[in-house]
Formats: sequence, C-alpha cells, structure tokens
Amino acid sequence: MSKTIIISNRLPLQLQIDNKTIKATPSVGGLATGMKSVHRDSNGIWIGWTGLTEEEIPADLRDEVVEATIQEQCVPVSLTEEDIDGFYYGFSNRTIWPLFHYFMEYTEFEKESWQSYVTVNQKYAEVVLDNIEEGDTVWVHDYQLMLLPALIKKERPDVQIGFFLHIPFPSYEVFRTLPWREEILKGLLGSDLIGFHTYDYQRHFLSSVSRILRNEVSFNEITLKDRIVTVNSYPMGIDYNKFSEAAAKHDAAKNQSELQRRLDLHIDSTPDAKMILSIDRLDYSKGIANRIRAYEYFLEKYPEFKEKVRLVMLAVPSRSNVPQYQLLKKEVDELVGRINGKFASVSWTPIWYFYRSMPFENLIDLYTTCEVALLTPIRDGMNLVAKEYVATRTDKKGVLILSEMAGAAQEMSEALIINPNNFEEIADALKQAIEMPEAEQIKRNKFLQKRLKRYNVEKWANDFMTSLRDTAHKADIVKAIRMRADQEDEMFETYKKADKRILFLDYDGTLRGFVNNPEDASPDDDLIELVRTIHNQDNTEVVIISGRDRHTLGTWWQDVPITLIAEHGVWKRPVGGEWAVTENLKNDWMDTVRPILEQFVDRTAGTFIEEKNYSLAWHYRNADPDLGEKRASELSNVLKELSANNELGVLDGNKVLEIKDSTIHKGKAVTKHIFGKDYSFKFAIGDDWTDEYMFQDLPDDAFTIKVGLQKTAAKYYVDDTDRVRDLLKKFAAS
Ligand SMILES: O=P(O)(O)OC[C@H]1O[C@H](O[C@H]2O[C@H](CO)[C@@H](O)[C@H](O)[C@H]2O)[C@H](O)[C@@H](O)[C@@H]1O
Ligand SMILES: O=c1ccn([C@@H]2O[C@H](COP(=O)(O)OP(=O)(O)O)[C@@H](O)[C@H]2O)c(=O)[nH]1
Ligand SMILES: [Mg+2]
Repeated sequence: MSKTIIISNRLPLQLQIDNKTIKATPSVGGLATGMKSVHRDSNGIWIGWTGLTEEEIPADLRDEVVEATIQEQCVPVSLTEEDIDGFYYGFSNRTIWPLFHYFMEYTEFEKESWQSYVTVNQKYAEVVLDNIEEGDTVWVHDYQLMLLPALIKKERPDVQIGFFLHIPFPSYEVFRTLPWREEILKGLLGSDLIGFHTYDYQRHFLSSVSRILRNEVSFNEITLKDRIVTVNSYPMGIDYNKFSEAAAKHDAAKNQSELQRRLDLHIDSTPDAKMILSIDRLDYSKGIANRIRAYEYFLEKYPEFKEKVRLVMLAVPSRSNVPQYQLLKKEVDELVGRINGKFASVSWTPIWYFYRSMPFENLIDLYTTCEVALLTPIRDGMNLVAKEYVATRTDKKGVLILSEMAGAAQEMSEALIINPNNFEEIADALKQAIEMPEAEQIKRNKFLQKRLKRYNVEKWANDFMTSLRDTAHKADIVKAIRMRADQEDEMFETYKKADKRILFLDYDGTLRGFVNNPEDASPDDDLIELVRTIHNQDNTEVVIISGRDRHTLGTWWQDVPITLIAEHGVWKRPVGGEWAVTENLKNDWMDTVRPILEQFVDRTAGTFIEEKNYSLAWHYRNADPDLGEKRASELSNVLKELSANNELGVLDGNKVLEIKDSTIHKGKAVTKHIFGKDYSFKFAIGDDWTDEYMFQDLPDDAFTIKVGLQKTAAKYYVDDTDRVRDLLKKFAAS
C-alpha cells in the first residue's frame, strides 16, 4: 500500500538520554505540533532528526534509539555534532532564518555552513531514498531542507514531491543577496508542488524564480524543460477540536488553574487585574523585546491601568547556541527586570515571565485564563499561537491583538491588527481590548472561530495533498506528448523507407541555444557538418526556416548548399541559388513604427531593435522579466491598433515582438514550399510561437516536434537543443 512520507528537520518527538534510559518528549514549534495530527491519521512515516547527535548516543543504546523512534512511526536521520553546528545552528538559523525574516543585519554568509547544509540535505535524501516505495508521495517541510526535493527527484522522477515553507519567503530584493540563491531555487524546483502560508510569500518566490533562474512563470506554474511545477498558498490551520475540547474540560474544572492558584496564594494580590498573554519561542522574529517596551509605553500613556493589567509572558527556549538568541535572552531578562522594578507595587507585579516550555495542560491554562492575547511578531510565517488562543475561548470572550506581519493576520481580520513597530497603536489596541464590550468580543470571536474550525490543520493537509495528487495528472499529460523511444524508432523507419524527404528546421532555440547577443549565435562546426551530411543523403532536402534576416543566415550557411528561408518566409535562397523575395511586400510602414519601438527601447533597459528588410523586431530577453512582460503587452496594444488598417501583424515570439506583413508566416512558407511536390517524409521542428504556424499548416502525416515544454500544435515535444542534436545525429546516421 502506498504511503505518505513526511520529512522535516525535527521529528514530532525529541529524545533525551537520562541515566541510560531514553525519554521522548513532544517537540515545540508550529510545524511539529501542527503536522502531528496529520501524521497520526495517515498511513505514513515521518523522517527527521531525533534531537540527539551521534556523539550523544552511547553505542549500546543505538538500537534502542532507533526502536523508540520507529515505535512512533518515525525514521531517524543520524546527524553528528558537526552537522548540527554547521547545518542547524549555522546555515539554517544564522543565514536562512534571519534572511527570510528580513533581519539582514543578523545574516551570515559562511561557506563552511553552506557546505554543511548541502551535506546534511544529502544525508536526509539517503534516508528518504531508502524508504521510498513505488507509488509513495513525499512531503518535505521547511527551510532546513530546501535542497531535498531536487535530490529526491533526481533519483526518483516517478515520485510526486511536495514542499511546504513554514516561514516567509522574502522579497526578491532580499533573497537575491544570498550567494547560493540559484542552488536553493533549483533545490526547491525538484518539487511538483510548492506551498506557502500566504499569497505574498508565493508572489515573492515566483518573482525570484523568474528573475534569477529566468524560468517561464505563468500565473502559478513554473515551466521547466521537462516538467511543470505548481506553486500555491495554503494557510496552515490548527487541530481546532483538540484545543477547544481541552479548553472546555479545563473550564469545567476551574480550580486546576495554576495561574489561579498563584493568585490564591497572594503572590500577587490584584486578582481582578486583566491578564494579557504572550507565548512564543524566544526568537528575535517574534518581537518580544519590542512588546515589553510597548507594554511599558502603554502603562505610561494610560497610567490608570496600573494594577489593573498584568502581562503573562511565556518564552520558550530556542536555538540558544546562536549568539543572537543569547543576546535576546539577556535583553528580555533585563527589560522584564527593569519594568517590574519600575512599576511594581507591594501587591502587583506588572510582568509574569516564564522562560521554559510548558506541557499542553498548562498552555491551555494560560490560554483560557488570559482575557487578552498580545502577539507582536516583527515577521512570522504564520503564528499558530494566535489561532490556538482563539480556539480555546469557549465562551467566545477574549481579545486577540495580532501583528500584521504574521501570516495569520491575513485570515484573522476580526482581531485587533497592529503594526509591531508602532507603540502608539499597540498601546491604544491594549486599551481598546481591555475596555471592549463583551458583545463585541463575542461577535469578533464568533467569526474567527467559525473560520478556524473549518480551515483546520486537517483541511490544510488535505488541500495540499489533493493539489499534490493533481500535479501527477499534469505530469501524465506531459508524458503523453514527449516523444517516446518507440515513436522515435517509428519515425526513423519512415525516414529510411521514404523516397522523397524534407526537414524544416527552425534555427534559434532549436539548432542553437539562446545567447544574450543574437549575433553570437553562429552555428558550430559540428552542427554544420551534421546538416551537410543529412543534405547529402539521397532524396533529402533540408530547409532552415527562420525569422532571422537573410544576410546573417546566408553568411552562416554560405558553404552548405541547403534551402534557406529568412524573415519567416519573405526571402528564400534555393539550393545552389540566390536570395529572392517570395512576395511583393511593402516596407514603407517601417518609418512610422520604428520611432515607437525606439521609445520603448529608451524606456526599457536591456531591450533592442532588430531591423530586417520587411520587418522590425523588438527583443526584451535581457530586460527585467516583469518590466519586459509589462512593456511587451503595452507595445503590443499600441502596435495592434496601428497595424489594423495596414495588413500588418504583431508576432508574439519568445521574448520578442515582431511586426511584419500579416500575410507572412512560416506556415505559409512551408505550404508554398511543398506545394505540388510529393514528399513521403515530412518533418518540422521549432521552439517558438512562430513555429506553431508550420505545425498547424503541414499535412497530418508530418512529424512535428516542439522544443521545450510549452503549449503546442506539434505532435511531440523534446526537452531541449541537446535532444535536437541527438535527433540530427540519428538522421545523419540513417
Ligand atoms: O525546530 P526549532 O529550531 O526549535 O524551531 C521550531 C520551529 O519553528 C518554526 O515554525 C514555523 O512554522 C509554524 C507553522 O507553520 C509557523 O506558524 C511559524 O510562523 C514558523 O516560524 C520553523 O519553521 C520550524 O521548522 C521549526 O521546527
Ligand atoms: O511551551 C510551549 C509553548 C508553545 N508550544 C506550541 O508551539 C507552537 C508554536 O507555533 P507558532 O506557529 O506560534 O511559532 P513557531 O515556534 O513555530 O515559530 C504552538 O503550536 C504552541 O502550542 C508548545 O508546545 N509548548
Ligand atoms: Mg526558434
């Protein structure tokens, strides 16, 4: 039976060795807590790190560690201390984490930690590959494992791979600073489906792919040469019932509240003070220090709330080997001390601060006892605590104040949404929260709860998995039209048997790959020899049919007496003959159109005009991709209006707009060429929109082939120009 393989840096359980016995505790953090229910309910395994390094596990306990992990449907990845230093504390948490959360000043670019990241991703890949069986689906999680999808895809192209990023994907301007940006993007593109919490993260990712790798991106699909990668947003939910049911139980047994006991013991004798809750891992992205300062500002701005409120702050220890986290710990300790010192009275402590992690029951205690939750991350992928707080408000009372920088804010507009850098706004929101009428609290929470209940973690995982399975369908369509070995054999059989054969070959993007300067794309010696050999075979005609001008084509192929068709069919050089115009064409329109194109060149850096006898082309392949597309569509509109009365057409090519007589195209050229001649083998190959005309206009028995994975009227496609060379070699050898 096929299964789902979940992979994340950390397993949902963390192992410790205490006095030669192995203890397992649940992992803290949104990913582990959120995916737990998905794992439990699916017939799957979870691959990840146990929290113990190889050095920490005595030889006689090794089997037991594996055993303890397997018992929980998990498979351990064995990592050394050095791995954890370089991969986890290093590249993951000193490079990617700060960079992706826009903390550029904390970001380190160290080659050694990058290398460790590569090595550890390979270690994960090995374990995954050992555990994959046919038909399995793989779901990789988070920023620690961004190279993993490509490592798996390389060995197992048959397996569907999903990737979900739990943290923000930063804007291109930030992401581009990463020295290993290409490797990271290519690693991610090993996936069939890539998911983000919000549309903004998705948008930033797509923009980086199109700018850095220059892959074709359309809407939410990235076209690679042999596959399509789908990208979408799936805001992660929580196990709603687990939290609401635990809260209901807790409410029923109110006397169990630890917080309540603390009040009863008169540690603090202002039992009526409203409790303001904050819970996070101690992480600079969570804005904890700012939150305390904003709370101080609130007490100063509205002194009437002294002794009437209390900030209950739980900070869970996290990544404490990273210097920035140690500094933050010190800063928070000092701030709490200073503010308690400044405002406390005999009967009131303004901040109750806990630096540890709490078991589930205590979390529920905090959630249900506090009237307000104040969550002010500077950046946060999602923030599940916000959702958990709302889910535990069984009587629908309580107010959530949430930073607009948390992914969760996009779905929780009924909360009081604040900018975490605006103390004025935070202070006012606190006042509004404390004074909010119950009816309004209930109204807001009603909406929030309804949404959280529906979009729970199960739905999130199901949506993701359903989309992942749909990508398998897309892959099937791709497979159906890629030329198979048996179809290729059949084509060469027909070729061999045929007594009159013709091959139409497009030039750029087909015989030769694209280069930045089109003049540099001359044919190499091998190509010239191949074409010559095919041309010299009996009863065989080779036609190079291109949009290029006749001088360039003529110079490049002057020593090979094949037929050349230039400018999409305007000019033709027959075997052994001279160039001649095929049609009676006008070019007086060019003087009107040229200045318009020049204007667009001036406004769009990297673009240029190519001038031919009967056409003008505006190339934008070196322009900024977004700007290029935008200007292309502007220019196309301008030109279409202008050309309507002039029998001019605008050809939308691969990063080029070409304006020419609308009656001229490659389809007409091939039709004219084969007219009245009885070819028993017809072949056409090309990569561009302009080649579609020949695919459409050739008779049905022609072998038509598209280079690259694009929508096409051709019967088959091949991946790239290397595969075209392979085909030419086979023609030459037939
Ligand atoms: O494993 P750690 O280094 O101890 O860190 C804990 C986890 O923190 C991050 O959580 C993120 O995922 C949450 C759920 O999607 C999201 O709500 C939150 O905003 C993120 O920060 C991290 O992404 C995980 O990989 C860590 O395990
Ligand atoms: O002592 C604690 C404090 C928090 N959490 C859980 O840790 C997760 C934190 O996830 P969030 O998305 O808010 O932030 P992250 O830590 O993943 O960045 C939540 O599910 C909390 O319930 C926990 O298990 N024990
Ligand atoms: Mg081409």
